[in-house]
Formats: sequence, C-alpha cells, structure tokens
Amino acid sequence: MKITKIRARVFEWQGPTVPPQGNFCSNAMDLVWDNKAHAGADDTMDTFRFHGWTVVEVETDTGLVGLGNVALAPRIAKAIIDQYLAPHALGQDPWDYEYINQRMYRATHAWGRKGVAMAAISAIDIAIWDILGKAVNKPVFKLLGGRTKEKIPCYYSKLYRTDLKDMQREAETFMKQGFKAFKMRFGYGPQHGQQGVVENLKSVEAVREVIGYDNDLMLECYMGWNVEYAKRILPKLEKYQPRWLEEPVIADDIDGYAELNRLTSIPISGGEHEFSLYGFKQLLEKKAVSVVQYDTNRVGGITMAHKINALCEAYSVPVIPHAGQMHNYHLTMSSLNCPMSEYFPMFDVEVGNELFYYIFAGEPVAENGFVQLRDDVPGLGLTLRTDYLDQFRIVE
Ligand SMILES: O=C(O)C(=O)C[C@@H](O)CO
Ligand SMILES: [Mg+2]
Repeated sequence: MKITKIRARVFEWQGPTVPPQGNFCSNAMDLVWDNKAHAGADDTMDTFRFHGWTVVEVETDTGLVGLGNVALAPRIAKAIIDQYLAPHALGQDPWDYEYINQRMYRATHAWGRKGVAMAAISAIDIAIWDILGKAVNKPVFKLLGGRTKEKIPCYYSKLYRTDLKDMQREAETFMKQGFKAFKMRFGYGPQHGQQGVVENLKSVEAVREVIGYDNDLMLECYMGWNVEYAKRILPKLEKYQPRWLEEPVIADDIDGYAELNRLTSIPISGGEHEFSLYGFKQLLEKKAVSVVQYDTNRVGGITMAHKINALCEAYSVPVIPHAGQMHNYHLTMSSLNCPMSEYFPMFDVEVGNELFYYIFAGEPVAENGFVQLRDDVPGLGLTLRTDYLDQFRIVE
C-alpha cells in the first residue's frame, strides 16, 4: 500500500458563536497589561479561540482514505503540511508509520519540535492510523493495545466562569446526565489581586455546593497564573479537594510547575501545550505534573502519543488527554494508564473545542458519564459531516 495523495483543507466557522463574556477563563494573555481582561472589553480569550480547523485526508493506492485534523493555527498548519510534510509521506507505505513520523519530525526539526509543526505532523499521523485501522477492518485502539475498559469514564468540561448561579445550574444539568466529574474554569488571576482570589474561591465553593464531594472537581487555569499567585491560592483551594489543578503557569515554566506540584496535596496537571516524546520526558523527569494531558492532534500524532503513554506508565503518571475527540479516545481506550477522558458536549460554538462536532460525524455521545468505542467500526470511526458545510468557509 502507498500514500498517493494528501489533502489539507481549512474549515473556518462562519456560523453563530456564543458572545464572549468577560473574565470567563483565565489565560496566558491575562498577564499582558492591555489584554482585554484589563480593558474590560468583552473577550479575554480572543487569542485562544479556535474557530478554524484543518482537515487532512490521506489517500492510498488501494483506495483507502484516512482522516486527520489539527486545530492550532489551521492556515499555518495547512501550509506546513503542503510545503514541508506531504513530500515526506507521499509514496510511503502507511504501515511504515514510525518511519514516516520520524521523517516529518526530523525534516522540520530546525524550526518544528514544538507548536504548529508538531500539530501538522499529528494530523498526517492520525490520518495514517485511520488508514491502518480501515486496512485491517479494526478500530485504531485494537492496533494500540486493544480494549482496556468496558467503556471510558469521562469528565464534563466547561463551567467557564460566568454568573455563579448559572454555573451551578450548568453543573446541576450535567450531574443529572450522570457525569461524576466536572472541570471548571477560573476567571481571575494575578492582575485581579485579592478580590480575584476571593472571586476564584467563590466559584469553586459554588460548584462544590452543587456537585458535593462524591464527585470529582478539576480546576482549569489555562496558563493564566504565575507561581507567586498559585502559591498564594493553592493552600486555600485544598479544602475543596480538587482532583487536579490544570496549567497554572505557561507551558515553558517547567520548574514553576514542579515547584507547585511539590507544594500542596493538589495534583498539578498539564501537557496540552507540550509536544513530542522529549517534551514529556522533561515534564516527568522534573515531576512537573501529576497528570499528563497531551492532545494527540498536537503532540505528534498517535505514533507519538502511544510512546508517551508508555513513558508515563513507567513513571506512574496517569494520562488524561486534552479535549476528548476520537484521536484521543483511542489512546485512552488502549491503555490502563489512561483512566478517563475529557468530554465537551456539543454546544454552540464558543471557544472552539466544540467545533469538532460540526466537522466530523462519529464522535461518541456521553451516556451517564461514559463514552464508548465500538469494536466493529474500523479506523478512527469518523466521517466528514455535510450538514454544517454551508456554515464553513473552506480554504483549499
Ligand atoms: O479543555 C481544556 O483543558 C482546555 O484547556 C480548553 C481551553 O479552551 C480552556 O478551557
Ligand atoms: Mg486545559
């Protein structure tokens, strides 16, 4: 079998989006003095909205087509795929996936290694694994280690910082749908001072009041704090028994992560902005995180994520990939060291994590706090939707 064609298209959402709501998610830009959070403007997350997605189709001489995707800097990812990566995959046998992944990784090493180049590599690699599953009529997880769970426990992920009563209603709604784990977002960070600390604690208190202590609560900072602020608030958060506190500082502050991870009983998680096997080796060696959260469509694809799963298992650090989505669910299903998945229900398009549902069909819908992968659906189990196509601008 040979790869004969690689097509990368950018799907840019033109449909309605949920209007931004002020400090609804602390993020890495908050420390920049004139970020919208300070100016009181209505969108503190504007540099972290993903309203475009690159869809990659890899075709073979046997007529198989594999689907891959990347959500970071989609137009740049497409350019990297077209100009730098496709030549290294075309003509290759998709079963030589390690060789292809290494070729793409090494060919772009002078400027790749982290960020959008790795995300672009991921998209082609994911499509290759979709082909491999289809070639042998097996779901991808069966090629990685098989079924390690009857079904995958998942946690409800949203609870952006809005009106506390609205957050409580949201938590209640998804508790009633059977979720037993919830991730919420902080709205405030160092630039909001003690009043922001109080507001952050109030939001955790409010959600705990609804979900109680029989359910897991995870706290998301999305790189919006710094070590000093985190050291100040972490001891105040311990009584809420969070399962983890996510991305307190920027991804490059690995020593900061390690200091915070040693500081309190609250496990620090991260990894959705880390790339390659070596990036995670560094995180693990420094004990920077207690939960690894790579995203398979960023880290280097399924080939790389599978290696990272093994590395994390050796360090006894669980892997709970970022975002849910089929390219991650297959890794989670195939490893006992992946206890659960993140899950975004299909909502109106807001930050963009939900856009995946508008492009691909086949994503499992959570039932009673679990998602299921079928044994009889080959490859990733995704197809391209046509019913929302009119709400996308497609860049060929
Ligand atoms: O789902 C996550 O972990 C994210 O970081 C999503 C991002 O949009 C901030 O919540
Ligand atoms: Mg996150």
